[in-house]
Amino acid sequence: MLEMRKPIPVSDAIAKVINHTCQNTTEYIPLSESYGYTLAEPIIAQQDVPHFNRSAYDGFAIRSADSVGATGMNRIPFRVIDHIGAGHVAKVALAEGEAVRIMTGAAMPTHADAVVMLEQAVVTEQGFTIRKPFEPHENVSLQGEDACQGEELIPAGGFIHPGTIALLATFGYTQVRVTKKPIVGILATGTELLDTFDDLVPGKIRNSNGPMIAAQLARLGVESRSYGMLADDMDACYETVVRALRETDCLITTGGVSVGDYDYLPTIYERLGAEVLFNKVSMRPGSVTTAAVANGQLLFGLSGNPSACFTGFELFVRPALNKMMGSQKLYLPYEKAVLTEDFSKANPFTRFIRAVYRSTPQGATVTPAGFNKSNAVSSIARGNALIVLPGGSAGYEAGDEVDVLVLGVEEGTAEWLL
Ligand SMILES: Nc1nc2c(c(=O)[nH]1)N[C@H]1C(S)=C(S)[C@@H](COP(=O)(O)OP(=O)(O)OC[C@H]3O[C@@H](n4cnc5c(N)ncnc54)[C@H](O)[C@@H]3O)O[C@H]1N2
Ligand code: MOO
Ligand SMILES: [Mg+2]
Repeated sequence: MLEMRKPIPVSDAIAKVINHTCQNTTEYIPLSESYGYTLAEPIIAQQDVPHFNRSAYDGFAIRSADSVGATGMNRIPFRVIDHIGAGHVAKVALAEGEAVRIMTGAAMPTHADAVVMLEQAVVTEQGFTIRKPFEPHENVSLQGEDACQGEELIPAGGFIHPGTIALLATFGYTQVRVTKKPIVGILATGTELLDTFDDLVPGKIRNSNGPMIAAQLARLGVESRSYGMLADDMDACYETVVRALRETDCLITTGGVSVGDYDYLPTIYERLGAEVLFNKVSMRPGSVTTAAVANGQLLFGLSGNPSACFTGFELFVRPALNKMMGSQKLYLPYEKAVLTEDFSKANPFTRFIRAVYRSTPQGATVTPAGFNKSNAVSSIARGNALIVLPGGSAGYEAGDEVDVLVLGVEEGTAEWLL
């Protein structure tokens, strides 16, 4: 008898996945490999930054007291007694009326407390003259002005981006403690599936979900291992799933999760003794998206339909993997945007529409990306966002403000330059 599935709201389904996801353990990795990980411990300033007073400009280091009273009519002369660039330390201390020619980044000589920029000095035989007094610390970058030793600068859980790497390098971290990343297995099921390089034959299609999921994982900075494609064969699929679970932290399958005669994933979960967290979600596409846990490992049974597969990944797999990786930010960026065309379909379930999101100086707009059924592949390619229309709504009109989840919007505009 056909099993009747009970749909649960999207929010409940996400909560179930998150509650069954644990943060990975931590490890030390080389700084040069740490981009894209999350910090497993806070960054504490190991020293003051900068750790010595230094010149902020190319010029002359002086004692500010010696510049008191300087005017255009009463230029004060200085004698240059040394010349240093960044990386060098002056060998002599300044006495009254003395200066050191100094370059940006060089340590301030003893007793010097201000810098005359080259443009502010008139060079003479013995040195230079100035026409204005200088304040103590003028044109000097002070020890600890950027960060003080012992200060917590970035909390644990922060995403390591290029700026974080600069800070870690500043403090001499050759190794960084990060939360381990998961290795995720991908298995595409379906007797109809051909490889990318195969010629089309009647009734068969090329596997697009497998490569798409690999790229969705790559976008999250997660390593994937492909278990290829399998025909809808119960035993072969079961064996590959068992092997994949041994070799990876989490397994994503596509296809075979609905109620069809060759949809074997439900039986595979049973044979594994897995706890099925849900197998029906009140959403379109992706209503048959399934999540299960076997021996503490998550299995995501994404739909075979490409748009449903894509959406299931972004809604359920993404936050789980982000949590495993120790991130504080699990979800997609959420924005409001103005719909540019009518979307008249009623929405009994929460509807996710592949769409083109544009951020303009006048505000954000969003446009459905064309043919938008569960089995669509072209709109996934055109889209850079998902419009979220709540269940129970009758349809939307151009000009309405809608919720948008933004995906990988990298393109920019030069409009701000004009
Ligand atoms: N009687 C019912 N039929 C269906 C239901 C239902 O509730 N009752 N649900 C429909 C919905 S909604 C969806 S979504 C699909 C889900 O199907 P499965 O997840 O079981 O996936 P398959 O049956 O294997 O394939 C569905 C569709 O997707 C194509 N496909 C599969 N794998 C790939 C791949 N790797 N790359 C590209 N395309 C793929 C496949 O050829 C099918 O056309 O079930 C509905 N049916
Ligand atoms: O699960 Mo299906 O994608 O709702 O169309
Ligand atoms: Mg099916």
